[in-house]
Amino acid sequence: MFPRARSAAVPRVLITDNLSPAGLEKLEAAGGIEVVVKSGLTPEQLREELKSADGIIIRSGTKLTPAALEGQTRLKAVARAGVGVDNIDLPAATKAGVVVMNTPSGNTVSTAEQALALMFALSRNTAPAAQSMNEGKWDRKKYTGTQLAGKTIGVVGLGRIGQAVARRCVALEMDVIGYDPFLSSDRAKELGVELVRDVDQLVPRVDYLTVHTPLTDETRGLINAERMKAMKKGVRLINCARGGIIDEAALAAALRDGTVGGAALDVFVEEPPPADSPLHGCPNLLMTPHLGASTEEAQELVALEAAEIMSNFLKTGEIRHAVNMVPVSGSEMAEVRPYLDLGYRLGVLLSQITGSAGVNGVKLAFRGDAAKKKTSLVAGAFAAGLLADAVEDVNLVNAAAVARDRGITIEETKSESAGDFSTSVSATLTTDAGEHVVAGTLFGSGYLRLIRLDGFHLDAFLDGILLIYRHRDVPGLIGFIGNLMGEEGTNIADMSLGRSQDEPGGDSVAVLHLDQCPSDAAMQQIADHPEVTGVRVVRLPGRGEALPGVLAKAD
Ligand SMILES: NC(=O)C1=CN([C@@H]2O[C@H](COP(=O)(O)OP(=O)(O)OC[C@H]3O[C@@H](n4cnc5c(N)ncnc54)[C@H](O)[C@@H]3O)[C@@H](O)[C@H]2O)C=CC1
Ligand SMILES: O=C(O)CCC(=O)C(=O)O
Repeated sequence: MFPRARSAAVPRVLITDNLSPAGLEKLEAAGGIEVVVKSGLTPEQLREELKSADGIIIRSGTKLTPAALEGQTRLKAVARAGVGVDNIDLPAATKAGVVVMNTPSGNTVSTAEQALALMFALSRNTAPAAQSMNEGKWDRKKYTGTQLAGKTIGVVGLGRIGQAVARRCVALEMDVIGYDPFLSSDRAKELGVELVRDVDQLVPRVDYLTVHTPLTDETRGLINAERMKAMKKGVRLINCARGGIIDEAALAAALRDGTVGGAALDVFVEEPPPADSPLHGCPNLLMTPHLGASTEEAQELVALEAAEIMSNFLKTGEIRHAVNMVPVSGSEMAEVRPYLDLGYRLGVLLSQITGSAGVNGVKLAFRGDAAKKKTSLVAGAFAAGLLADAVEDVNLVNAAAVARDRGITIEETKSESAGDFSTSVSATLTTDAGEHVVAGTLFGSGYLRLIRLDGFHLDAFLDGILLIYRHRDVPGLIGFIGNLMGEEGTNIADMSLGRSQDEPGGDSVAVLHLDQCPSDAAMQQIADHPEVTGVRVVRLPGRGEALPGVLAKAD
């Protein structure tokens, strides 16, 4: 019933890139985690290693492709020691139910400094001058440079690194023009940056242009041949973000014909650039092998943070800096966990009472304390429960996406005012055959109860084996069922009844909590009883059984 088997007692974390020793020490110090370091794996070896890993920590050297991630049932989390997650196929990770987290700020300053170092080197011809001296020359005239103060730089992408670059350029007495669709004009003013509304407004005005955006469909080829032609002749370009934001072929041509006076690239479409890359042998081109984050300080910071987010995830369920699901702190996770359990069980219950009728959508209503929690997580848990029997390996990370792919809509409403209970979650499922409603509550810190089943209010357990039958509320039926269960040795642990009108003779429902599953013959006898209008057995996780999959609490 549970969608993902719980892993062995000691979680295993695989490290496949060069991680600062500080990160490894932190993981070891966390205790209770097996750390396995393996580098230089082939794609096939990586796939194999992932089969026995609960988590993986990577830098940019490891490619987590759909082929690597597909069908991984033990893997729960990826921690990227760095910012860019373009080496991870996020849809494939989500589909595989794997949460992906990064360490967004540890390498900001180092990468900004690398962009500045390259800008200085370009303007003073540092690399070719050093090379010529190595060749025994003393060529002062040839390497005359240009001063930065008073020049105009365009910064495309003003997130963490772009802003760090902009601030430093202002300090260098440069005029800074920026473009970022998500930067407020107030923030730009604070930074001393003139904000423009699109890249084309910036391009003709700048002496230097540096890009600091992620690589997306929108930013791929953002600085292309046409935009290079629109720039001042001799402009200098810098890319310390991702290869391809500045079109490599167009740049090679523009460097050769002098449209672009110099360029510095730390990142490439293919790393390392292949032998036939148009970049090889280009004049005035300074290339570094993706060194932006390669400082002792940055590597220590990102390794420490990656180790911390991985060990916290494995030990407390904290989800920090997740890029494919909502983040949740360890304390929030502790608070929301009983609700995840409740949501999951309501989902399982609904899927089993609706049978195979086509599901269209669900409305989740959170009331009282439940409305104050991260309800999107509870919605994910509900979807995981709803789909658990139908979809292999569905969990909190992928359930909402799996539901969406199947055209199942999940709507949420919240009301912090309590109804009859101080906290409740109700789910109304619409199927081709009609509508079903279930609701649950929490007593104390995690005692789950079913309080509504369609039109009936009751108070039943939400675990183990439930025998649910609809009937007319007439005398003798409880005795009949009790005898039947007794005859075949099935123990009734608890029983709850609900009536649609609070008077005898009407429609009723009974939920019996059983210690064993009734036989087919007994089920048939109940179904054949003239006062019974429907009967079903539902199997829920046992009481106190931890939530499955990615958020299972470590022992
Ligand atoms: N060379 C290296 O070693 C390193 C490279 N990086 C790269 O630098 C990039 C930026 O990193 P952060 O500043 O930390 O990320 P960030 O997420 O803080 O900033 C990215 C900014 O780009 C903006 N943006 C997105 N699309 C845009 C578009 N079409 N036009 C203009 N702006 C756009 C966003 O609004 C955001 O403000 C990362 O995506 C990563 O790939 C990061 C660290 C090290
Ligand atoms: O050194 C690395 O791991 C690459 C850093 C990087 O590109 C990033 O954090 O996005």
